Amino acid sequence: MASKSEVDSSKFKGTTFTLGSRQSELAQIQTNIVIQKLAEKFPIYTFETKFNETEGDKNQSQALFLLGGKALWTKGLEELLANKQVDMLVHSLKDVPTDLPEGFKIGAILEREECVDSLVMKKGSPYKMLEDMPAGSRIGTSSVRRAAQVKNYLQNHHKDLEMVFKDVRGNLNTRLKKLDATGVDDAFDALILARAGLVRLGWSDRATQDLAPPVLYYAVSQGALAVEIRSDASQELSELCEALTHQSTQWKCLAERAMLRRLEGGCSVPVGVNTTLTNVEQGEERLRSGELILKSAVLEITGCVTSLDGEQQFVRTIEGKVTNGGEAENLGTQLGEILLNTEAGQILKQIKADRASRAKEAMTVETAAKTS
Ligand SMILES: NCc1[nH]cc(CCC(=O)O)c1CC(=O)O
Repeated sequence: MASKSEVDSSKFKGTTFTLGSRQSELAQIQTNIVIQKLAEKFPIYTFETKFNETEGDKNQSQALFLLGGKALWTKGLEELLANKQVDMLVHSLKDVPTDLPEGFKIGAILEREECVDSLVMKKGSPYKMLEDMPAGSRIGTSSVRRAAQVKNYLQNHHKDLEMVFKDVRGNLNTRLKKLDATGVDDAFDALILARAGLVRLGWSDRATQDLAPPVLYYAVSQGALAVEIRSDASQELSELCEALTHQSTQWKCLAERAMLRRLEGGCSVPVGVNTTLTNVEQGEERLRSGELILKSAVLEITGCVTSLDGEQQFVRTIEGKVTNGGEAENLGTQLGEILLNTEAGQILKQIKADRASRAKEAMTVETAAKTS
C-alpha cells in the first residue's frame, strides 16, 4: 500500500506531463499540436517533450514489410511510457498497430486532418496530374496500398500509361530531398504522400493533385493523431485525453481499425478505406473537449483490397446507424468479415504467405553471412 507521502509526491509531480514521439520534424510538429490543445484547456499544467528514434527510423534500407513487426514506429517509444519517462505518446494513428501490447491503450483520437493522398511532383516538373505524366514515369512510394491501387487505376483507365513504382524510405524531409535530387541522384519524377503530413509541415503547396477515393482509398486512420497512454494511467491523464478526443473522428477510425484487425493487416497491406458519418444527431451535453456530445450517426465505410500487381481489386461498402464507438467497431469488423469471404481474402492470404517465405529467405542469407 502506498504511504501518504508517496501519494502526495506523485500528485505534485503530476503537474508536469511529458509527451514523447519520434524525432522526425512531422512527429515533433504533431506533438506540439497536442501540447497546444492541452495548454489551452489546462493552463495550470506544464508540458514537456521527449523525442526518440524508433526501429523504423533506424533501418532505412530494408523494405518496410520485410522488417516484420507491425510495431516499427511505436515499440521503442512504449518502453519510455512503461518506464514512466513519458506520460503520453503522440503517434500518427495509422502507424499504430491494431492491437497494442499489454499495458498500453489509446487514450485519445484527435480530429482528423484531410485524409487523402496527394501527388507531389519533382521541383520544376511541367506536369501536375498523374494523367499528364509520360509512360515510364518513376513514382516513389513505400506504400504497397498506393502502388497497387494506382496501378489498378491506370490499367483500367489509361492502359498505355504504365509507370514505374519505386520504394522510397525516410521521413518526409528525406523523401522530398530524394524527389528533388538531380544528376546521378535523380531517381523519382513524383511521390505519393499523405496530404495530412504535407499540411502539417506547411508544404501543402507541393501537392499538385489529390488522389482520393475511388481512385485511391486512403490508409486506415490516415490523417488522425492518437495519444497512447499506460492502461493504468491516472485520472488526471484520462481527463487530458478526454479533452483531446474528437468523437466523430474516433468513431470513424475505430470502425476502420476494426476492419483492418479482422483482415489481420498492418500498415503494409494493400488495404484502403473511405468512411463518412451522416445524419449526425447531437445531444445537449458538452464533452470535456468542448464539443456537443454525438448521440447517433449513420456510418458508411468502404474497404478496398488490391492485388500487388493492381490486376484485381475488391471494394465493398457497409453502412449502419451507430450510437457509440463499440457499434462503429462492430460495423468495421463486419466489413472485414465480408471482404475476407470474397477473393480479397485470398489476395491477402497469398501476400502473407509470400512475405513469410521472403522474410525467411532474408534471414537465412543474413545468418549465412554472419557465420561465413
Ligand atoms: N507511414 C508514414 C506516415 N505516417 C503518417 C504519415 C502522414 C500523416 C498521417 O497520415 O497522419 C506518414 C507519411 C505518409 O504516409 O506520407
